[in-house]
Amino acid sequence: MKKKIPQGLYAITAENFSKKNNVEIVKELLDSGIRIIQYREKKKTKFEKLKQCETIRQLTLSYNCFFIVNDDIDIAMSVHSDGIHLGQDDLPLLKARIIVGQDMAIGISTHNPEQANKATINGADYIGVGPIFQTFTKENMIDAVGLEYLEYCVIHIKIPKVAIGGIKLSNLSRVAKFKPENICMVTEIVGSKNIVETINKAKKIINDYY
Ligand SMILES: Cc1ncc(COP(=O)(O)OP(=O)(O)O)c(N)n1
Ligand SMILES: Cc1nc(C(=O)O)sc1CCOP(=O)(O)O
Ligand SMILES: [Mg+2]
Repeated sequence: MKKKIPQGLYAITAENFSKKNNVEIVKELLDSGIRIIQYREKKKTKFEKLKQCETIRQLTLSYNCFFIVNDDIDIAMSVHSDGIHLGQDDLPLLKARIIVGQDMAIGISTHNPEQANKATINGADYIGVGPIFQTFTKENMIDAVGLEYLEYCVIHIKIPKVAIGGIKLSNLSRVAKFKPENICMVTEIVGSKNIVETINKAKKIINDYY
């Protein structure tokens, strides 16, 4: 059966922007009460990613945390993750659904209304909405889409929305105001000296709006 996607802060691994490895980062995220984590890793071999995902899958299960793998459907299936996240240049949603079946959640990155509506019609379980602000975390990223696109999605798109891209503690309330189901901060969390403290600060800001 498909698991319900938890709302709230959505964390993504990014070893390159941290002094810790992905498994250490995930342990801290779990201890901070994060309920949804995506494994995103662009620099490792398939085997290295698989090994980290196997460990992270066990950890997330023991904390009842929703675990999503970015890009690699084969790794997602192998570790029985709860979800797979795909972008506009990854395997198309309808093809991915044939492979992963109905129980695994599929998240789709979107950057404009047309993509958001298409993902919804094709059965995505959630959409990424971004980049809200400028970000340098992802290479060759498109320009920021702004809060206007988030507002469009909140009004018109009925499936869960993950606001992402350039979101920091300093601009978090501007995003939370629109109440998307999830808000993702990558480098602000994994690059911080004290992950627990940063997450607690973020929760305090978000709690005012939900
Ligand atoms: C929640 C969320 N939204 C968007 C993305 C970006 O996915 P994609 O466009 O496939 O880019 P990469 O992450 O693969 O570089 C995401 N990962 N998560
Ligand atoms: C991986 C990714 N995808 C995005 C999108 O808009 O699709 S923005 C992004 C990186 C977000 O990192 P940070 O919080 O450090 O800006
Ligand atoms: Mg991708």
